Amino acid sequence: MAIVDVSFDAALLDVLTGPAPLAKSPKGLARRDAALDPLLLAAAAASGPHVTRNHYSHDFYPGPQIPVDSAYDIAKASDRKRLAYVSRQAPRRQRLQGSLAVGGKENGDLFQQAENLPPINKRRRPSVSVEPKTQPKPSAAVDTTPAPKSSSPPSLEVKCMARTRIPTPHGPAFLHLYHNTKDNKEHLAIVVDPAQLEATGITPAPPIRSRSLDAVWDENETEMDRIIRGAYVGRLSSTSQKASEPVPSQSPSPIPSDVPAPLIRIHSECFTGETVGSMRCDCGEQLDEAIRQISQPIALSSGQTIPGRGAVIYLRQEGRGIGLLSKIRAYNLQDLGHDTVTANIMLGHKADERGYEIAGAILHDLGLGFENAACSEGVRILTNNPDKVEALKKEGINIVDRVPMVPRSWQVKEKAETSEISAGVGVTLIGGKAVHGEDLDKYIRTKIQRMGHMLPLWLEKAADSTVH
Ligand SMILES: Nc1nc2c(ncn2[C@@H]2O[C@H](COP(=O)(O)OP(=O)(O)OP(=O)(O)O)[C@@H](O)[C@H]2O)c(=O)[nH]1
Repeated sequence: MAIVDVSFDAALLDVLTGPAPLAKSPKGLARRDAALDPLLLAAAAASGPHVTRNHYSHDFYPGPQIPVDSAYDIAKASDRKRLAYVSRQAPRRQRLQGSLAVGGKENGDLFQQAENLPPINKRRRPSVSVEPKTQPKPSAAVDTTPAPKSSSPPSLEVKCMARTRIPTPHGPAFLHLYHNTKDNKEHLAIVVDPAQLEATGITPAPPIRSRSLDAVWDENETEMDRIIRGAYVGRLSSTSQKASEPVPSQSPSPIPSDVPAPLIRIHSECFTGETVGSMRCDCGEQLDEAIRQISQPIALSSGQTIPGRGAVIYLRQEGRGIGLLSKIRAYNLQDLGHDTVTANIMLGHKADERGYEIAGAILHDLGLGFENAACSEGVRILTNNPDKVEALKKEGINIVDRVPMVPRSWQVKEKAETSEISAGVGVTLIGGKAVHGEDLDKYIRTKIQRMGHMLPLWLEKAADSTVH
């Protein structure tokens, strides 16, 4: 006799008869952003455990909780624990990488087969409310079995997959694209080291190079393969095509004492500030300003001037790690009168959810900030954020100095050159000028007053000259 799992059926019924998503498209069709598609569920349930050629490992598992910020949750329909349809397979991209890599060498060493289930580390987020909420009790029919835990994550490794020259308004840079074993995001490093473009060494400082990019990935790799992925030296052209050699990990070259430590910035992605040119925050300006400052030529005490050198590590941690969707909602809460910290908390997030392990690993790969790496220098870091400095120290980065990021509008105000402040098109974007606005001032003020950013508050400084 077949054994019927009543709790499973009840949960499935709940899902199938749950409220429809709130929002409708202009054509009147229901949005398809609910995490469960009733048709898919019904079909899958009818056919029993899934065994198909391409999806042999898919089945129902108690998956991660559907995020509270889905349309489904906004309806406040239910407290019950729902089942999510979760694949036990690694993403297709990773499976393809595994089978395409020659002898598994290209990616196999760094990218083990992913744990099949996404980590169950999301706590249930409260709905937006200023009032404290009581925790809902699970109903009797709810499946409270914890989702299978993935085994402990592999130690973090990064690999630079490709590098290319990017001309910027501040001078040339090299864009490095990284993969890593911690998340599925493509983090970036914008390395400023124009001396590398010259055929002959014009600087006593060692070049900033990625160890994983310059490494030999496969003995069958041709020189052209290496060049195309960016493992070349000098400036690439139709007549200059020289593949790089692997960077020796030992015997760092001595660096003259008058060469300052490279300037770095750890920058978090901000679609609104960097792409749309939003004046709600200073992110676009900060990215531009960082590349500008790092690119400034350096005058040595010997009288020699060398090109600027350093890097911006660009982390895909949109909205201080809460993601663009939540950040957009946070902006609406800010329009309702809350500041950026309170808005995050009202949405069930922390003020800042970022991590810096990947940044540490990328800096290590570039030989920046590690005593025993080939380039055994410390780094100077461009930031006002004390948490960022501490987090990087914990990752083993040798920070020898902190350089503050003073908003351009404040620098200009200080010089009383208000005519330089502009609210024109594109001012917050790369190559832009100083920009000023009410939202922007409020944002920067909150970072200083509520997040401890190490910057004298310009507006107070004007009123009270004793503030430093
Ligand atoms: N949650 C949230 N994130 C925001 C908001 N405005 C900008 N961000 C994000 O904040 C991140 C940048 O962090 P900031 O706090 O501005 O600065 P920081 O990087 O911590 O500090 P600095 O190194 O001094 O610039 C980017 O990921 C932005 O997308 C906001 O109102 N709410």
